Amino acid sequence: MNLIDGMWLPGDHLIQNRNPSDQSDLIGHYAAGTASDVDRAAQAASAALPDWQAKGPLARAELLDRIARRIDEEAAVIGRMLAREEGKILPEAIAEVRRAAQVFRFFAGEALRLPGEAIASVRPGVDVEVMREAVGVVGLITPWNFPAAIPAWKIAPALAYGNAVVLKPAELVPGTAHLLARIIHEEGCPPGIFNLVMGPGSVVGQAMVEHPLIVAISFTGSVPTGRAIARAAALGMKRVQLEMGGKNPMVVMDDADLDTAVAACLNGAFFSTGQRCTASSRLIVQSGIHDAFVERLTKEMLALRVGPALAEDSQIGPVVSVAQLQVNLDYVALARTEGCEVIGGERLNGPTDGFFQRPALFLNASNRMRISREEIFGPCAAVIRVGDFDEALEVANDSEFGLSAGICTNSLTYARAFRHRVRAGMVMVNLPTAGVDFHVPFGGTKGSSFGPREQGRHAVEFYTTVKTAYCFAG
Ligand SMILES: NC(=O)C1=CN([C@@H]2O[C@H](COP(=O)(O)OP(=O)(O)OC[C@H]3O[C@@H](n4cnc5c(N)ncnc54)[C@H](OP(=O)(O)O)[C@@H]3O)[C@@H](O)[C@H]2O)C=CC1
Ligand SMILES: O=C(O)CCC(=O)C(=O)O
Repeated sequence: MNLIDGMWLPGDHLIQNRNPSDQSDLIGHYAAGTASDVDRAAQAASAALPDWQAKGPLARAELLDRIARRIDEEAAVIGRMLAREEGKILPEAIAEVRRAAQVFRFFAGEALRLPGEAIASVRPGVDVEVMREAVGVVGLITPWNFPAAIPAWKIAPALAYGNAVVLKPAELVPGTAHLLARIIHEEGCPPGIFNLVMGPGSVVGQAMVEHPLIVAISFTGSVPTGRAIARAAALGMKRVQLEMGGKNPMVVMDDADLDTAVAACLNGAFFSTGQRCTASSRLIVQSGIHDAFVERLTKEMLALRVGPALAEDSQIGPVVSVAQLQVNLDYVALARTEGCEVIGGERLNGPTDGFFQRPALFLNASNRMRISREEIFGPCAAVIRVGDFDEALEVANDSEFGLSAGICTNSLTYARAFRHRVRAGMVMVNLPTAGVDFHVPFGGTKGSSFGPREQGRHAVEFYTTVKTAYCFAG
């Protein structure tokens, strides 16, 4: 059921939710809404805003705190749902749910720290104050790869700063969003302030982007959809925040600690089945360490246990859908056509009927190849050999994306130079490019992101608008 104006309502039709680890496991049927459901939600949100804003920040902080507590209490149940519908292995799924709780708790605090400034006026007897106010009704369109954390890091700041929300989760993962919505509703979010409208992006998402009462859209997903949303939002003069793809470089210098480099690349490239926009998909390796690095990484990659998300010994779950699996397999074939030596990458028959794929390394890749330029969004990484630091940096920066970038080195000189000169929104030294903290800004440069940063205190930029107040007391 969708949650609109505080009521659980059926949609236009039902969508089957199946487990990518085991297609015989039918998780449930979920409501698919229509443009009129979006309209109803937007109207309810708009009508509920004045009372919500009048309640003040403490009520909002307390609500977010209660939501955080409930998410923590129900982490095992929500994590299991997340693992079942998205395919993340259970420990990662539960960790993601706990991260969602941490995000709500962080923004409970931020609700009480809404910044403002008093500035001296140029006119005697006049006071000037710069205040921040909620934007209004915000539309949140979220992807399937982080079904708990990404909705949380959009919903929590939206509510903290006094906005009303219409959330549209990805069609592949309605179950986690439904559990989050139930908690938000049951913990006392006023009717209309939080609405869940599930259904296809082309219908529900499109209607949100076009709705005149929805004044801001925060989106995470693919580049083509992000660009289409930006165009439509510009027509409606809406505020927009887009988090899209990555082709994140991880540089391994000759002086790197081999254990650290292999661990960072294994995690960054293959954990969560590579389905992270921050995944290390280009491993840029200096010649001196190249062969030893490739040998160790290959050995450890091939030892990763791929299997059902709920199986205790699985380290890598399935690909999220048969369509994404086909995309990945097509890129594996392309890597061969482009001249790479391919290790792994084949479809695996698991113990259940799921979309399992062995992680893949594309050796002897060049940065000009399509496999090094296009986001794959699967457990595949290209290995590009370079001669020195300058070449590594040039290759790292030679991409239309700029989300996350990493370097493994023991040299302070290289680490510092990389931090300053790499063109990315997030830089990691001796750490995987994926797996970020929940309380600091998240986002990229170039084609990866558009609009203000998400997460941490910087979220205030998107979810509030500035009002300058002048006062002359006579
Ligand atoms: N940066 C990231 O974190 C992510 C990147 N991707 C990339 O995108 C590729 C495809 O994944 P996919 O799920 O199709 O990504 P999409 O960009 O299509 O989906 C992301 C969200 O946008 C919605 N959406 C789709 N079409 C529209 C539209 N016209 N207007 C408004 N909203 C819309 C989707 O709804 P619905 O699911 O109902 O279609 C979903 O909620 C992946 O292979 C990967 O490369 C995917 C997920 C996350
Ligand atoms: O790497 C992370 O922790 C977050 C990644 C992410 O947000 C994404 O893939 O969309």
